[in-house]
Amino acid sequence: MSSTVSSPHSEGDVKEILAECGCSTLRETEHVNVNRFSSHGISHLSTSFDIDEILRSTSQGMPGDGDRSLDLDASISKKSNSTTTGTPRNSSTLWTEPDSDHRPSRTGTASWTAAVKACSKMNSEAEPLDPKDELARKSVSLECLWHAVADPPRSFSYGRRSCSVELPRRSFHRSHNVGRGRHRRSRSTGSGFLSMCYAETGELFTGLDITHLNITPPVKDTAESTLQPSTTLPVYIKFTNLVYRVSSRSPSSSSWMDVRSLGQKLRRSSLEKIILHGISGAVCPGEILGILGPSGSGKTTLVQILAGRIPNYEGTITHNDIPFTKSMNHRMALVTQDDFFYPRLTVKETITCAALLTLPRDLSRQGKRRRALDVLTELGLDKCQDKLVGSAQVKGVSAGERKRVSIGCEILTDPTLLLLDEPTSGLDSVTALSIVRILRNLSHSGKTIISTIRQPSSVIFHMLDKILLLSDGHPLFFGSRNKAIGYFEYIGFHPTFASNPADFLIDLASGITHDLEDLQRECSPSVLNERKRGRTADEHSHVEKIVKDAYLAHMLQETRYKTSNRNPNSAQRLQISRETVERRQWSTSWLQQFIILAHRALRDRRHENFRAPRVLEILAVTIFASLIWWNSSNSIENQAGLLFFSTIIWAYFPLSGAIHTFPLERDMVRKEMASGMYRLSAYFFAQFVIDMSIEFILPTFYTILVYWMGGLKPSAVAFFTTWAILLSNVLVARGMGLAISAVCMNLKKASHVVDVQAISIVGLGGTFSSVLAMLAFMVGFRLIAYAGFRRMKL
Ligand SMILES: Nc1ncnc2c1ncn2[C@@H]1O[C@H](COP(=O)(O)OP(=O)(O)OP(=O)(O)O)[C@@H](O)[C@H]1O
Repeated sequence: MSSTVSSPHSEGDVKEILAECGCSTLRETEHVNVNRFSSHGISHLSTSFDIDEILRSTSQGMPGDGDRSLDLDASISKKSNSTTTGTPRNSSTLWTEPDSDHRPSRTGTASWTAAVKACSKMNSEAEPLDPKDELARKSVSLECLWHAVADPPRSFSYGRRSCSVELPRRSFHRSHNVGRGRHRRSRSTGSGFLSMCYAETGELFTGLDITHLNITPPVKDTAESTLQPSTTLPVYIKFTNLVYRVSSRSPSSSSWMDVRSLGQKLRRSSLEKIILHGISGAVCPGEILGILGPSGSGKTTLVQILAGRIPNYEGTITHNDIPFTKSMNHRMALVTQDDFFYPRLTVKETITCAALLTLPRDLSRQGKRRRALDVLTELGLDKCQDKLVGSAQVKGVSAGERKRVSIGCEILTDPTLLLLDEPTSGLDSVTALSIVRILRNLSHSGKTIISTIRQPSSVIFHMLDKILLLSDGHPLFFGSRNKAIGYFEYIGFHPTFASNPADFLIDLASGITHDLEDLQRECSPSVLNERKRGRTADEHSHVEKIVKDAYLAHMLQETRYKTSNRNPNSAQRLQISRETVERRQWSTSWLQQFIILAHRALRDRRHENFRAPRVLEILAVTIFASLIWWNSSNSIENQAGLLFFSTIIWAYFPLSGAIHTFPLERDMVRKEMASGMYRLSAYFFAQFVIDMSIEFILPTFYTILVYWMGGLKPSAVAFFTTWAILLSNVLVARGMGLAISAVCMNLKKASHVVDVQAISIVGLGGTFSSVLAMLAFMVGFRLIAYAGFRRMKL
């Protein structure tokens, strides 16, 4: 049966439609085995489609006579014949997916799958699936379509939207998550055209001629929407030719013994180091890209660049073919390698706090809390929600659970692009698998996921859709996971025994081949001689060179083709990129941030300040001071000694506490601010207010006991004056501690400075000028601390 669909007139039309659909680039060039599903049964077309040819024939077949229909089957057959009988373009330079018999093929061209047919305009006049649902139909971005074609329709939901695909003579019902942990049903109905089908038996048909893919907004119900629709737009990310250079300063090579070069000794030369050498790739919604490579290959750097955390790179990154925009920041999230949390907050408190800070301001507090609970459930954290998050020092949840908390904090806003830096590092294989399963589920809901994975097990490897293999900052392979081994076999590296494919790839990236014989024809005689004595560094570098050269020879052109798009000029790119990094939108007002942060700090500090050892320590000092200066009312010297002792003690405790706590919080603050959770000023002010409240309790207790037991002047005015002075002293000392630690930002350095013990410069004369001096110190030190924080690189 021949299928006829509405078709564009020309290449320009196609591009326009694609642009309307949110994807202006014909990006996929993969070969697919197309199962044609017709009334006569299933026929099989194993072929490649060349998008340029299709576009050409499309425009030639539509000479502007008003006939907007195109017999796609005929077109496909034509392409099929031409592929099998003719000589493909660029056949010698491009590597394509192995044929159906899994042998590497050189006969393919850059090809485009049936998804191109989907670029024929979405039929927005189609009958609603179920009028009772009153579902507003919308045209869909090609991302969704492509996802649908490339990946069987395990789920078509984006946030709280549900999607449905029209299917011919078949329907499937599949429940899927539509956010907030609830399930709806996606319905599909028959139509005249072949689309796709995922039979419940697991039978998979990747079809042609997608005619409709409808995204429906959530049915309005009493439950409030937790997310803005815009945050759930699918993201197709492309990165092209990314180069990242750093200038490292190294000592001049001039000799220290050379007196004439004394001036040069101090001069340092600036060297440039290239961390990434032209990395390209693309990831569609619903896909997981695994970035693999040995340690130091540039995985983290690449993820940081893609997450917009490193601005000074060369190359292009686009989202849905548009360079970064400010709004894109809200659609992506980065889960960093290390987890930074307040260790004494519970899992639930941590995620709730993140929800309150990151979810949009038009969502009620209750709605945000509910979203936090949904995420807890989604990630299977509900069982441990009341356990402390913990750290190396504080016992808390397991490492796998903590990693899930990290992921949970980032997916609260339902970002459609999720980047993760080694989410499975340090986890056992079962826990690592559970994390990747979570990612898999997230990708099924339409998210685009990019993750570095250091040592994936073979199960995890097979859960990845695409692979980007790096070696020393160079790309070695980019493409579908199931093509990777075939590609390396094609260039001459075969795994000679059954091994984890990821190990094979990472070994290759490290220059270690599993098959020495394959190298023999490539190696120089000297290397072969060396090999007789064992593996050599030369051999490793030789393997690396072969695979790097092979990428340039066989993959670069195809990767470029996949990622080519209409890029804006570089100046515009740079401007947009800067805007992305520098301008932020806050989900909550300054006051809300302040309240949430103060609340969080209070919860954490109450544990810190009132933990048993600290309370016992202060109790001991209090008793000690009371006994030594017991009833010292008769001696001025004793009274002065008591006051001096109290001042020193209540300078030391807060100062040392601040010095040790701030550097530990630094990384957490840096990460949260980079995610745009709050302003530094809100954080700082919250800390100040909590200091004012929580830091007063123990000194007050001390003053009450020591003042009266020491027999100091028995008047209320004198008592309250002493108390006020002591509290000011606490604030000044804590401010000084914050300033020192914020400026030094290093626990060791900060502790070294405290040995100087400059606290005694603060005079407590009791005069007005002294009070002013105290206030000046109090504010001044905190300003220094604030400035110290501000200079942090986010
Ligand atoms: N700002 C920088 N200045 C100098 N060198 C850098 C900088 N950033 C990264 N590098 C270097 O670039 C290389 C790649 O670092 P990166 O952290 O991206 O590797 P990786 O593959 O993530 O390693 P790992 O798996 O061990 O985390 C390393 O050699 C690192 O030292």
